[in-house]
Amino acid sequence: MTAARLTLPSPAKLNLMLHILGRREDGYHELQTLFQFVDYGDEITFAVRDDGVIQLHTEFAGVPHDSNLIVRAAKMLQQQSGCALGIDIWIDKVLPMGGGIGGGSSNAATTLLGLNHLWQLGWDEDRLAALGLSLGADVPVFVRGHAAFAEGVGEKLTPVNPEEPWYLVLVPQVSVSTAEIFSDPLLTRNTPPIKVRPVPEGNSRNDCLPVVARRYPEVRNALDLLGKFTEAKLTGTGSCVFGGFPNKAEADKVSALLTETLTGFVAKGSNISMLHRKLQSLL
Ligand SMILES: C[C@](O)(CO)[C@H](O)COP(=O)(O)OP(=O)(O)OC[C@H]1O[C@@H](n2ccc(N)nc2=O)[C@H](O)[C@@H]1O
Ligand SMILES: Nc1ncnc2c1ncn2[C@@H]1O[C@H](COP(=O)(O)OP(=O)(O)OP(=O)(O)O)[C@@H](O)[C@H]1O
Repeated sequence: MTAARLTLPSPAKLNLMLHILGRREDGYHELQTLFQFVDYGDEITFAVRDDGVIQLHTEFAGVPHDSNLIVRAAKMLQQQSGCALGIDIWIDKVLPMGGGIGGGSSNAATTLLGLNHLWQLGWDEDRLAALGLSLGADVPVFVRGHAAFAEGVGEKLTPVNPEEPWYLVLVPQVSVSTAEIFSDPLLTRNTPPIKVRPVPEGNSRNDCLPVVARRYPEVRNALDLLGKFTEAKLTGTGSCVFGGFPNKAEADKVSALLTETLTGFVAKGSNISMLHRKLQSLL
């Protein structure tokens, strides 16, 4: 057969707020968080092969081939669907790892949706999201592709439509371990639940921020610097720090001032992910 080939975006997410409500028996934490995408991310290219082999051709420092979420997602989908086809994969990786912007989860979701398309499996979103959840708590929101208020460990999603400002995202050169932050004894774990709709106004706190800022001076520095211009927030468990601006010009202006000493990028907030916009255009 002729090899079908497809390049798809794998965008980042931001947690516009993140409350920790409690800890479950299994050690995982009950959260309430608001996910929004940004128009910035990796690009993954897929080429179908007919021998059933799954091969990621791009090397990741510190991540063995078979542990990569892209490979794990592809193998799981192949196994569960009984598909006899394989895939060659290349990624243009721009998203930092351990930055709290969901790079690995997004890559897994792009892989699931891309292969569902190329292998012509006809799986619906519910099924792909359920498979995605077994790879990571943040995978389902990337599979759905709509900004969402998330509860549980992040899997109970209610679509929402917050404003879509331009963001400046600062990337401190440090990788934060999610497990380490969630096991810190000083973490706030008793925030009362809030109601979802329409958008959780005035609740933009991230309960992980005090713990991350105390442990990582690089993150504290980014929060302090960005905080001179706009409300500076932490996404997920960090390390990335972000702030919203009414237009690109203002975000660019602050970026020019801060990126002399810090790494960062400017991107538009988006309630429909770039991945879904691209997939729509293919139909
Ligand atoms: C905090 C968020 O960034 C919000 O978007 C995500 O929920 C984190 O998701 P993730 O990076 O996919 O995290 P996972 O790989 O699932 O979990 C890493 C570790 O963080 C802790 N963890 C994670 C999520 C959660 N709701 N409670 C937890 O206690 C657990 O110790 C877990 O072993
Ligand atoms: N395709 C992948 N891209 C990035 N990281 C991957 C990938 N596959 C496996 N990983 C592993 O997952 C870890 C977390 O990466 P990821 O980019 O998802 O972090 P994150 O942005 O902090 O995510 P989150 O917001 O979900 O906490 C990495 O340190 C790496 O070891």
